[in-house]
Amino acid sequence: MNNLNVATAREVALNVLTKVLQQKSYSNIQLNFSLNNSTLDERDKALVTQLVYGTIQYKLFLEYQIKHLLRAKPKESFVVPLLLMSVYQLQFLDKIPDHAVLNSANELAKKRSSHGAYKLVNGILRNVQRQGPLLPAVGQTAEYLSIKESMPEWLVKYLSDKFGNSKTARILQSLNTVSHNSVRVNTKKTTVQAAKEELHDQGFDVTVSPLRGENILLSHGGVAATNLFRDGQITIQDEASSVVVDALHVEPGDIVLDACAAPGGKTMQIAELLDQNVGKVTALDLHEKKLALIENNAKRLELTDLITVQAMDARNVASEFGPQKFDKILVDAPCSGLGLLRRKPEIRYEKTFTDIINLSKIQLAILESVAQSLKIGGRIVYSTCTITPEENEEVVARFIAAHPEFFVEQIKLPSFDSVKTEVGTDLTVRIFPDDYQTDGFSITSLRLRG
Ligand SMILES: C[S@@+](CC[C@H](N)C(=O)[O-])C[C@H]1O[C@@H](n2cnc3c(N)ncnc32)[C@H](O)[C@@H]1O
Repeated sequence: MNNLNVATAREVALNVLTKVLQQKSYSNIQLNFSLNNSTLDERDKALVTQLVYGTIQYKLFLEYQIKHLLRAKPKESFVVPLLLMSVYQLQFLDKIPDHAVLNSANELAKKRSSHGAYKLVNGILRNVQRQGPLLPAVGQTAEYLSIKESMPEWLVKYLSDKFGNSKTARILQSLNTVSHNSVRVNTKKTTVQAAKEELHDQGFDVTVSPLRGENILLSHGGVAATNLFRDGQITIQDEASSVVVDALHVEPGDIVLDACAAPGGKTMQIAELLDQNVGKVTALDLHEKKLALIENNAKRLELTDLITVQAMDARNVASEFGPQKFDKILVDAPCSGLGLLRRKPEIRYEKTFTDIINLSKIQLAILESVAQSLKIGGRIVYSTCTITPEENEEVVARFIAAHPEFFVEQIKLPSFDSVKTEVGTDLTVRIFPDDYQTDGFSITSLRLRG
């Protein structure tokens, strides 16, 4: 990496961060757009990604390091993002020497500012360098954890209330680690052993997931360039997400509804289990523009014959499809997404407790509607990528109270005999993000009495 490239990488990162932090753009969209329109090499693109996600992830901690040093809000919009990005490098990236961070921050400030902002930037960064990392007093648990893990204080208090202080500390710390590179093996096309060997030959360190034996964890990314991926022998999918479809127990001849399907990871897993001649999965999503994601996945995996894609509000399933249409239904519901914070770091600053309550109403309405189109004896798997009881056990409890014709079924999977997932008395399986360093998920299986 030469100096010119590093400066350019930091400039791209600063542009993305300014848009995300000041204009509330989505980090993944801004980042993809900027990287696709840049001439940076792969290493510099990786640096940009790390700077953008790291700075957003630790925003509250980083702000805490500089807030007493900033007497007034800087006039120019790039100054705070530049400071946060630079403090992130000083305090989290050991491989970048402090003088390189300061020099590039000064250069960027000079290039951007006609008002001498670089003096302010330089002064603050030198202070941060001298003072070392700052944290609130340990005794004040919620504030301390909030700053240390950069999570809003309401969320720390909420989780501590539900799961206790030490579990909350482990959950939050885990959500700040890097996501697994997990692939699900399509056992119709290959075996776990063969996929492991081939991936190893292609330079990946491989381990079988302790949560799900048909997922392989890889030492690094880039698997989309392998022929295994192109041939559909493996699919990039988190292990906890793959377990959701296991709970549906799809049979080859099933007629399945995937009610909230985009981008289609679970639709593909369902379709891989179906028989070409008899089985079928209908994949719905509220947002028409997301359907192309499902269609593209289906094309790559040669599953288009098995999948029908349709834009629809899942709350209208009963009126659109009528009664007794599906053997199995997956409701992988829109949710607060707290289990996905590693992949979408800014969600933590946007979600509120009111969102959780509002989402729970939509989730229940979706369940109410799809339930009317399930065949007698059929199964609904209700899942969310969050761990809040309001969006899981409480939705299920309200649904069951209104529908005694359904019962909650114990989820029995080969992998669950040996794993430590939390199964409440209400039979919702909760996979915490710190249990296996996977995405956090909650899964409930609902059965219509025969
Ligand atoms: C958790 S994501 C689904 C992820 C997907 N099952 C997968 O594995 O790739 C939830 C999806 O529900 C969609 N959605 C939100 N509200 C909906 C509704 N009322 N009806 C149908 N889909 C909805 C969102 O657009 C989003 O794509």
